Amino acid sequence: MLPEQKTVPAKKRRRFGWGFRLALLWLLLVIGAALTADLLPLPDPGTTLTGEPETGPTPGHPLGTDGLGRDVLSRMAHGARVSLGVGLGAVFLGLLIGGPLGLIAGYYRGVVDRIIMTANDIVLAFPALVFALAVIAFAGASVRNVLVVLGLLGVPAWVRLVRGVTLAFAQREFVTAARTLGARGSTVMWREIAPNVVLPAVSYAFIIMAVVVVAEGSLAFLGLSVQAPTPTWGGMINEGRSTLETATHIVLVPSVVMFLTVLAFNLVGDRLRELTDVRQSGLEPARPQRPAVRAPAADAAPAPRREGPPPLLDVVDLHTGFRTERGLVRAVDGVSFTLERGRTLAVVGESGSGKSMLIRSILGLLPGSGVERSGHVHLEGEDLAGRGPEDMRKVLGTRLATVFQDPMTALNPVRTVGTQVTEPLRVHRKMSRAEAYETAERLLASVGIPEPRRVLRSHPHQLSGGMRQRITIAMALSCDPEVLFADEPTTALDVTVQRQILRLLHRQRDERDMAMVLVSHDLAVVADHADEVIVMYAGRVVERGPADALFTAPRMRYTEALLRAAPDLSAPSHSRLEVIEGRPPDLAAPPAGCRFHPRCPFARERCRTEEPALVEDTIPGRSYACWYPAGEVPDEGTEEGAGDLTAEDGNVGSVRHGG
Ligand SMILES: Nc1ncnc2c1ncn2[C@@H]1O[C@H](COP(=O)(O)OP(=O)(O)OP(=O)(O)O)[C@@H](O)[C@H]1O
Repeated sequence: MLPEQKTVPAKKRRRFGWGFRLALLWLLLVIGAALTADLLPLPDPGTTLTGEPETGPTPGHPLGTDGLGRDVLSRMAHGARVSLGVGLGAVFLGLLIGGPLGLIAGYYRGVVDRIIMTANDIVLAFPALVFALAVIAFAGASVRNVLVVLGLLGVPAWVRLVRGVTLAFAQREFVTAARTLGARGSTVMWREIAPNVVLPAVSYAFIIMAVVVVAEGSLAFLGLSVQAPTPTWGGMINEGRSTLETATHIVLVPSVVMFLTVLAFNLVGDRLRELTDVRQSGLEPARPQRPAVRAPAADAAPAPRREGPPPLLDVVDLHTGFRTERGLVRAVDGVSFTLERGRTLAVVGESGSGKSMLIRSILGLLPGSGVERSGHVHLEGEDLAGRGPEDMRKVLGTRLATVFQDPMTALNPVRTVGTQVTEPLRVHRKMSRAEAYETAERLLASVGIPEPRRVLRSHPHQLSGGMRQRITIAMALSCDPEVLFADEPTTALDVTVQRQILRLLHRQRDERDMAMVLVSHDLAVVADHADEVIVMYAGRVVERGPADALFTAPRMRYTEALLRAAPDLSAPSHSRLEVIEGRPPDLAAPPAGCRFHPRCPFARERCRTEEPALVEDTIPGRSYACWYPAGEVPDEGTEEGAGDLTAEDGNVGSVRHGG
């Protein structure tokens, strides 16, 4: 066994309780009886007077006979065929129509979703019984017609279920990962999401079976299902009504069997649903509203003009906002930076400062509706921001690749590692299956996976977190990207594995001469691996510069506070960790002036009213947005002292005062 491979915990094998097992046993019995009704040594269900009419259980007729002397057991077994056959057919028909509609609505959302769901609601509002009566009265009461009617009536429920599951999965990282590898929308929908819909759909199929069995029984009771002499459970209950007082068993037997069957379908369906429940991702789709008009940020750093060859990656004044009921949430607010080959840029900041959204915005991987994005992303001089999804696909996975935070959610749980790793190779590099598997084996070996052939045959859950992250790295590297985006690539991993993964990324960057954008909370990681750093606060860059300078002498008060709040392993044990007081601001209504001022111990009047722009420091490449930067204003400075400085000098940073 592989060193990091996991075994299935014993607990999982005990997760089906007795109720579930008994229910399953009962269903197997009923299905078995329906399938073998002709082979069982039972009297013909239609032959009248095989015994005394209306007898209770006798050795020849274990469940007695009905009013015409027909064997009740035989009629129950044959009746099961109709009930279960109609149920199964209706489930398939409903799923066949409702499944793809739900998948399309949940995946594409927006207008498509609204059209499908409105039509669905209209169909749902139509009285089901009237529809059933009309069709059966018009087309006749046959097994086929009953099946079609019940199947069509189930379509809206299927649409809702499949849409809900698709919505949840469409936000999962493995779907974003597939998109970052350049997969088409329809491919993502069918290959990544549809297999995950299967399990919830199976559990729901059991519940729908229960509903259809009851519905068919009710129609039969009303004389609207399959007609005599074909036995049906509902029909048997109907026939037994007249002899209810003299021969109760004629009604009781089909009623009890139907009750137990419906109960069993529900129990099995519910238990399966619990086991396959979709865990929601943190990213909830924004509620679509009327587009809010956003004024361009007047104080945004102007797009830098450069001479010579264009940088590898050049992000210029990027804005991304979500339209919500509270207003426009400005998750990324005028971010600019450049990055060259062989360099690592770290993006740091508290949770919610916009780091992940910055990456998604650069890659064009934002939720479909309710989003506003502007600005430019140049890759070797070519602007990607204007590209449509089809054109963007050509760059994703080939020139820009991503490694996500949680390798468990970044890999599709129902597909083998081999299919997932070989996919980009087959799609982008047009390799044959055999070639792709050979290359995948080499790739896995290059990211430190022992026994790569065996791992390619495994499913993600069979591997440890570290192994899974190595696999997502291998996938990201498969088409030799020029820029690798790593969004908190070690947060979900054990501390011992974190360093190995970071070293691996660093080595791959050097070997492949890539550029890397590393999002991290961990400032120690950043200090070890980044060449340049941008510090984000409330969607904006508040300081950027070479990692050494930024860590040794931060200028912006927020950077300083972040560094103070980072745990220092060399500090004596029981030392108190410093925290940044207060909370990050609401991005729908950030405070006026410097956005950090409500939490800044050095804030003065000017900080409350005027927003500081990013200004150049004397250290080349470094800039910061702070009226009273560290190293310039005495930290113990009084309000008056600081005020004097403000009044006189304004914010010209250390260009004037020196670093
Ligand atoms: N779909 C959305 N609708 C509305 N607001 C959103 C949406 N997605 C993200 N946001 C907001 O955008 C802001 C930035 O989120 P982002 O995930 O980029 O933060 P982050 O710095 O990466 O945080 P973390 O380190 O916790 O991942 C947050 O305030 C978040 O609430």
